[in-house]
Amino acid sequence: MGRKFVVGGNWKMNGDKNQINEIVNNLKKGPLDPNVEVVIGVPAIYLAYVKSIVPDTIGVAAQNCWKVPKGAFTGEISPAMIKDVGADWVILGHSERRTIFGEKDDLVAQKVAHAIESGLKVIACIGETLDEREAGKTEEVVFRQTKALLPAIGSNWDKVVLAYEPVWAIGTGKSATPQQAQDVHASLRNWLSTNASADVAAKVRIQYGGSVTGATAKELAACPDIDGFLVGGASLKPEFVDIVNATQ
Ligand SMILES: O=C(CO)COP(=O)(O)O
Repeated sequence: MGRKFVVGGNWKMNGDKNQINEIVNNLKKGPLDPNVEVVIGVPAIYLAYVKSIVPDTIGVAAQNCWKVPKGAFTGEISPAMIKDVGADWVILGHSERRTIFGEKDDLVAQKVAHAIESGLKVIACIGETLDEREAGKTEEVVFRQTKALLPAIGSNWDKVVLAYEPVWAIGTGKSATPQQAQDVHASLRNWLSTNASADVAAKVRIQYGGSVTGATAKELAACPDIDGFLVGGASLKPEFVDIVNATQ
């Protein structure tokens, strides 16, 4: 269907300059499949440093941002600042932001709207908790989270990648099975065809995230509606190259 595979590395609050040098050297060594878009999500304080050492073929993302360009918001960074240091992407709505920092759907939507308006591309994260899955509410939750984003994204779907990250699979070593992930991706795409447009549904890339490793990536990547990964722990390790190359 012509959706370019896109693999993001979400370093979360990990890494120092030494480790970053190692990770970037490993990415440079690759070799990385040139047909895959690669984006690394780095701690804000290292955005400029990473930009200065990483090849331009690799995108750089912030892991969060605020919803206005500037002002009295101690500790926050704006999309304008992210762009100013040369990064093009931001990860928004990650489950750790939602659960630990209490970000609700409407705040995530406001951030997405402002990031897009400021010229950033967005990886927007959605996903259910274990309780929600066990209560049979996976689709309800994923659709609700996505619905909140619709007015924020408007006609800018080409600037957005969705990341389906079931919370129970994040950092647990317990990845969704390819079938579980494929099922949610397919029903989300179907929901988008009704609630956004058939064109959006056909074109939007949906990443899977949650305990993806070099060992599990190939089977997940073979699913028709999985268009890439958002990788946490393994993005700090050499096996990230294998995950990028999972469709080869
Ligand atoms: O949260 C994630 C990526 O955003 C996934 O983390 P892990 O790959 O460590 O499970």
